[in-house]
Formats: sequence, C-alpha cells, structure tokens
Amino acid sequence: MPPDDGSLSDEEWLRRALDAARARDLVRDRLETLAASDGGDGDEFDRNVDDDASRAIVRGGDAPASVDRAAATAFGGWIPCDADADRTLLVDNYDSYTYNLYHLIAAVDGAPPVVVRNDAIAWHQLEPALRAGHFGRVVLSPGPGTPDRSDDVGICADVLSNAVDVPVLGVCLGHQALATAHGGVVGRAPVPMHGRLHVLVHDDSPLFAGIPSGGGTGEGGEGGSFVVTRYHSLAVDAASLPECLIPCAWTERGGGDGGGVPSNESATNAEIEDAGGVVMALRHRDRPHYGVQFHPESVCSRFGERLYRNFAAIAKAHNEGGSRTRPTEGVAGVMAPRGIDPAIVCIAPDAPTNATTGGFATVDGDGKTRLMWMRLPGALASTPGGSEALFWRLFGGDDAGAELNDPRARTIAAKDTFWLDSATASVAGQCPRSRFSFMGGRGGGLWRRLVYALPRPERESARAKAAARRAAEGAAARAGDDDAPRDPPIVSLSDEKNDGSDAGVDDLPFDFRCGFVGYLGYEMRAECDSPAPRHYSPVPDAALYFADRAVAVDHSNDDVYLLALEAEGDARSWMAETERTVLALGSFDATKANKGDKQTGSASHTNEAAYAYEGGFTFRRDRDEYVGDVQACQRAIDRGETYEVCLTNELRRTVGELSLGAGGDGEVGGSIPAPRAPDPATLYSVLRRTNPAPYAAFLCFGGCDFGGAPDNSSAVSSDVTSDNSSDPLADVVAVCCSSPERFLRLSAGGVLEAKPIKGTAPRVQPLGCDADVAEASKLATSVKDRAENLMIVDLLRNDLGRVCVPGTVSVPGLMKIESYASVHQLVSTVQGTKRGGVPTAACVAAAFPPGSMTGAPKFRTVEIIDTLEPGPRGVYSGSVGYISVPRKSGDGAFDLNVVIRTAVVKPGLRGGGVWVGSGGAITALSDPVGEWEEMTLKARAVLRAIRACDEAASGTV
Ligand SMILES: C=C(O[C@@H]1C=C(C(=O)O)C=C[C@H]1O)C(=O)O
Ligand SMILES: NC(=O)CC[C@H](N)C(=O)O
Repeated sequence: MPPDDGSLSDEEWLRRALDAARARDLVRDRLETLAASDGGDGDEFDRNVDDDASRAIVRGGDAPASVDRAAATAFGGWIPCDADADRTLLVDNYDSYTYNLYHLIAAVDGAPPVVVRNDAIAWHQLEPALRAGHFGRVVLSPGPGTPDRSDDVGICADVLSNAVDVPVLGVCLGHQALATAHGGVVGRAPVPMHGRLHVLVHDDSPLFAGIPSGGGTGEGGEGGSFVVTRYHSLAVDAASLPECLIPCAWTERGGGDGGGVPSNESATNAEIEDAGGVVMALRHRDRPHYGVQFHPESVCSRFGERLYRNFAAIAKAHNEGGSRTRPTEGVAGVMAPRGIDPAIVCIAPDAPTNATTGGFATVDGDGKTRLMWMRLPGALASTPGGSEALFWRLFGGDDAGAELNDPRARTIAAKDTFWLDSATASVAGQCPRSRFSFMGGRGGGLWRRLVYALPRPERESARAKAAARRAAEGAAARAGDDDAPRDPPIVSLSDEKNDGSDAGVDDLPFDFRCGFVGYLGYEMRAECDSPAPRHYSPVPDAALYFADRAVAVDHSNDDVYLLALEAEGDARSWMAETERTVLALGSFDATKANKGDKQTGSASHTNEAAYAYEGGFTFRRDRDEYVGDVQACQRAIDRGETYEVCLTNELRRTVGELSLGAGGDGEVGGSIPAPRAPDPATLYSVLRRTNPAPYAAFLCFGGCDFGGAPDNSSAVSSDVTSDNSSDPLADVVAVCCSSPERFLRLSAGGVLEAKPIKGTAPRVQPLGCDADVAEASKLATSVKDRAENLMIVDLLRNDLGRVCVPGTVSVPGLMKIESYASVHQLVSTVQGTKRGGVPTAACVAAAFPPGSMTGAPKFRTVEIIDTLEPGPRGVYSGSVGYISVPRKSGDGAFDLNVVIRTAVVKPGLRGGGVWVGSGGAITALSDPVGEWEEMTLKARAVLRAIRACDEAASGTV
C-alpha cells in the first residue's frame, strides 16, 4: 500500500476508511470468538493468520496480547502505531465536547488520543490492551444522562471498577461515574449550571499543581483566578462519599458569574449554590483515579491544559513506579492507517468516515474540463437596480420591454435558478463577510438538478413512499430532457485557465469555481452522526444543482464575474451572450425591476402594526403547547439529559387551509385572504429589502413534486399531481432565505470556519436610538445569552475538532454583537485547519445538522427534540450554500449557512403553501413565555414580507 503523503484522492481515502471499518468488525468478531473459546494465546491465532503479513505488520517481535495480533492481521496493509505508554485512551460518552478534550490531550501528549465510544467495545476486549499497558492513561468524557445508568456510561463503569492500576481522569459524567463506582450518590446539583463560569478552590493536590486556588494568584506563575466552565445538572453528594474518595476542589462561595438561578429554583437551592462548596473534583485514595466536575476543555475555562498536564505527569510517575505491567518495546499497538489520525479510524464508529455520502466534489476525471472565467470590472456600478436587477434580468425573464403581466411570470422564468445573495452588502457598516454573491440558472452540458429523498422506513405511508420514489426517479434528471437520470459529472479542474488574460484561476478573489449549489434539509442528519429522523419532509430532503455556469458579484467594487465549466465547447457562447446582457444592463429600464441594492434597507419598519401581522398562519404548536414543550426541555435539562435544546415551531399557511383564529397569542390578524401561496420571486424581493442578511438566498427548484405538504396533516388533495399538470409551478419548491448565520465554510486554503449565533434581542425603532443601543449592550452582558452562546461555541469547537489538525481549533471572535434589521445577535467565530486527507463531505457530515439548531450534546438533544416536535423541520434548520468543484490540488471549498428566517414556498396553484420555521435555545435560565415571544420575534421579519406580498397581490398597495 503506498504511503499516504496527503495526496490520496477523496475516493481512495474513503475506500480505505471503509475497508478499515470492515476490518474493525472482523477484528471484533474474531475477538469475541476467541473470548468465547476460552483461548486467546498467540498460537491460537497464528494458525488462522497469514504469517508473512502478520510479521510485516507487527514490528519488533512477539505481540504480548492477542488483541494486537488479530487487529494487525485483520487490518491487512494498515500499519500499527507502536505501543505507547504515553498514549491516552479517550472514552466518548456521546458528548459534544469530547473532541475538545481530544485536542487538549493531543497538545499535552504530543499525540492524539485514541477515541472509543462507550458502547463500541466490550470490557473483555479492552481489558487485554489495558493490562498490557498499551495506554498510559484513560480519560472518560462528559456526557448526557446519569452515571448509574449503564446505557449512559457504558464501558466507563468497567474501567473505573476494574482498571485498578490504570490512571483514569473522569470529566463531568466521567467524574460522577467515579463516585458511583464506589457507592457514592450522584443526585441533583443545587442548581443546574450549563455554560456558566465559576471560581473554584482546591486543596493543593498534585492535580492542581501550579493552579491558583480561588481568585488569587497561583504559585506556579500562571496568575489569575481559577475560573472554569460548568455544564452539569447533577452533582456528587459529598456526604455519601466512601472513605476511598476524597473531594479536592469545590465552588468558591459567591464565585459564580452573577447570572442568577432559574426562576423555578427554590430560594434554598439558590442559597446552597451561592454558599459554594459544591464538590468539583475527586481523587481516589489508593488508585490513580481522578474526577473533575467542571470542563477543563471549555474555551472559557482557565488552566485546563495545566490540569491535564498534571494528570499526565501523575499518570507517568505512577506507570514508571513499577507496579504496572509494561508493554514490550516496539510491539504493535493501536492500528492506524498511514497519515490518518487513529482517532478517526480506530475502534469507534465515527461520523467523518462512516457518514460520507458520495457525490460531492469528487476529484478525478478525464482532465478535459476547464473553468473559463471573465471579469467585467465595475459592471454592476452602472446597473440601475444593482444585483437584484442583474438576477431578474439574467434569470427571471426581465428582458428590456418584457411585460410582467402575470404576477408569477418571474418565478416561472426563474425555475431552476439560484441566488446566493449577500443581501447586506449594500447596508453600510454591516457584515464585512458578505462581499460576494453567486447566481445562476439552467446551465450548459454539465448542469444537473439533484433532488434527493431519504429512504423512508416501513412505517411511512404508501403515499409518502410513492412520493419518495418519484423524487428518486426524478433525481439527476435534467429539466426538459427525457433521458434517463444521469449522475452528476465528475470534474477535475486540471487545465485551469483564464479566458483571454494571463491571470490564472487562482486569481479569482473567491473560492467558488462552479459546483453544487442548493440546500441540505435538517433530516439529512440521517446521513451524518445523528439519530434517524422520526418525521420526514414532504419537500426534498436535499436539492442541489450541479451548476456549471455562474455569475458572481464582488460587492466591494461592483465587479461582475462570469464562470463556466467547459466540457462540451458551449461555454464560450454563453460567456459572450451573458457578457452582452450584463453590459446592456446599464441601459435597462429599472422601473421594470424592483428597487435594487442601493435602496436596500430604506423601506424599513415604519409600520409597527406590520409586526403583529401573522394573518392566516397556523402555528404547528400553539402558545400553550410550545410553552409546555419549553418546560419539558427544562425538565430534561434538570435530569442531566441535555445542556441546551434548540426548540422550534412552524408557521404554515397552505392553500385551501386558511385558518383564521387558530393558534395562540398574537398570531392572528388575518384580514387578507390568501387563495394562493405568496409568489416566491415577489416575496424574495421584499424580504431582501426589509430583512437584509449576509447569508440570504433565493432557490427555485423544479422537479420537486412530492404531492404533499409538510407534516402530512394539511388539507392538500391527493390528486395534486394530475390536476397541476397545466400549472408551470406545480413542481416547484422555492426557498426565500434571509439568514444571518454561517454554518460552516471551508476555504480553498483548508481553513474551516463556523459562526454560530446564540442570543437574540429585539431592535428598537428608530434604529440606533438609545433604547436600541441599550438592548444591544444588555444582550452583550446577559449571562443567559452568553451561556447559550458558550455552549454552542464549545460544541462547534468539538465538531470542527473532529476533522481538524490538533491544536488548530481556535475562537478568534467570542460573543460579538451583530445588528440586523429586526434583531441584535451574539455571534462567535470558530476556526480550525482541516486535516489533509479528510474529504470535503466529511467536514460537513462531522458538523451537520448545525449545532445552533440542535443544542448540546447534539446526539441526545436531537432525540429529545424528536419527542417534542411533532413534524419534520424540512429545509428549515438545514443549510443553503455551495460546495465548489475542487481545484487541481486541494479541496472543494464550501460555504453553507444555517437556514433560519426563511420561507419555504410551494407556489403551485393546488397543494401550495408557505412554511416558516422559528425557534430558540432553551436553557435552565429560560423563561418559557419569553421563549414563545422570542420564537415569534424571529418569525416576524419573514411574516412581514409575506404580508407585503399579500397586499401587493390583492392590490392594496
Ligand atoms: C432557531 C432560530 O435561530 C437560532 C437560535 C438563536 C437563539 O436562540 O438566539 C439564534 C440564531 C439561530 O441559531 C430561528 O431563527 O428560528
Ligand atoms: N457535562 C456532563 O458530563 C453532564 C453530566 C450529567 N449529565 C449532568 O448533567 O450532571
């Protein structure tokens, strides 16, 4: 097998990873057989294995434990890491902070730990490796649930009870498991504390060497207070501890962040918490076992690395003390493929490898495809109506002189188009990251439309299954083309060349080189490391174009770029024609277009009454139900099942289902009947002006006729398809998005960046007035909002950490205020450098669905959300953006948003409707009614835009 010097193609990498996964299963099977047969010595194995192969792999003589021989052989060409008494085993309790520990450990150990999920291996499988000293120490991660439930802690309980001589550090749930293992009681903490900071005091045990106790200065030269982040609802009951467990750190009296306690807590509990003395660390009297209740790996914890270094030193001293069995020098240890981090491929099933779906940004091919591009300097400056005029002119049928009599004419013309619209670009002072917009329509010979439905489980109705089948059959179909479905093209930009100048394709100021554009719906989590969905979306789970033509706008200088992938020799004529159209825009009659960029933001919020308009919409859950669900989330938090839940609701208005008077407070004012869904083109034009946002987008997919409406309960007739045959928009799903939030971006240079938003406050009219500024500064200092934000920042660090080079994950911006048309937001920035060899799709899969839409820890919290939300989220909570064709060497850059503040429209005359999702983060500190209000606040900007469309359609404006 050739060494992996980083040059492996995505496919090769994936193939090897899958081979490894298969080999893992094989090893496990064989180990189990071996254990059952009571055998297990090397001879037994030697009869079954190819000796040459095994000798080639196992370096340095005899392997002392059969686990290594078996693994080495089963892994075939995979090389082993040497047994390393300085290496750490990290047991993952399905937490969203495990990979933060991973990076912390890697920084101190100089090698990444080996990660194993708590249920991925049995004790009889792990025990020989520990006994043989293959790991210098074990770290047990935090996690949801309770330490005395074996489903929650899995193998941690065995490690703590049986690995008497192995150094162990339990973090949070791991710490609580230490107490439970010795008969201590873990019960409710005085007050649940999630994402909250606290000063700790300690007893100067070696675990805290060099760390100050309390708010003072430390002796070890690292001054400052011992401030740590807490994420826990449960705590060790000090009075219940057996003699062998010694508490060694506590919360300092009055050392909290001043954010108060949940309103439902009793005064006594609040007092107990405030009095300090909550146990924050334990050590075992005789064993090298330790536990910390706080999170040393959190970005806001101080001395985390120091603490782990202390633990590693204690472990080393213990191991070198002689009592422990030492591994034979140089024998095979943990299997790892060359160049790939063992954590990704070792024993644990891990999302980045097993969740990779094929098809994105595939590298390979015939080498003949090339990107042609052309820059039209300043072309937009002379275009009345700005980029909006450009889009409708190029892709919405607005030629000079065209009459727009049919109110849906633009949408009809815009079928199968996209516009990734940096709509705040022209709002002074807002969002430096919204520099480029990308737009396109049905392209050339490589263009495809991919409409994807997840396979439905058996219990789904026959109708839903038939719809999914139709979608599958329509997948990859080219509009207007009766050919059998075609796969997306495999493209390699092997001959990158500019058309007509010396500049190369690397001189483009943005990373998009044509490629996939569209959305991934929330239920696509089924393809990632998340539980399978309970509800399936009746709109496609994913819809993407393979866009081989695109127009890009640089808002910083009004340059327009034309991009075309040329395979069939037709790019040149498209470039020439599009160039002519763009240049002719200068003479375009702007009155035919909507008001463009230069007016953006001016048509704002004078009509307060418009805020209250939510006419004709039905909430999926009314106020009482929603408030009840917020309380259910808080009960789950109290039980230690989750730290934060992003709970959402849906507003819906379907054709033929006008429901005036339903729902809870304030959502009804339906004076305007809506016989039709809003026209998507009109709606988007309004939305981008009234709620400009840096991750705005307009997508208008044809080929999406699923014959239904979200949550299967609407009054849509089942003969939708046949009746709609004459309706050109019957098969359209349009996404009108005004999202302020970046989910994840991968630059061509390999840097991943997430920009989570948590913390929302209303804006006050007139914008910028004292009260408006006061709202912003209240948000900036709100403990509740900062806790929400911190939890998601730590979660995103984790998700990026799964695919990033150890030590490169950083938080260059923590909780900055960004102000949009209707809300202020707290925004953080998380960055990391992608590891070479990790495929593009694996980066998306490692972090999808966006953590700000799930809460933490992600896996368990998604399960909790599923029990509360009675329908699919669909496009909402997913992601819209691009995944670029990769460059000759390097990765396919991508830029994906979080789909919020978005209307999903089915503009068909029958079965149509509009859906708006909205929600917010629920924590222990949430006020349930306040959460209902925040949820309606977030929906307002979109509802207001729909109202404007209704008014326009009924001629009231
Ligand atoms: C759930 C939504 O937004 C999410 C929740 C936020 C919050 O709780 O403050 C902020 C931005 C989003 O991550 C929404 O807008 O519907
Ligand atoms: N972060 C954690 O490990 C939490 C542990 C436990 N579920 C609690 O809430 O106390």
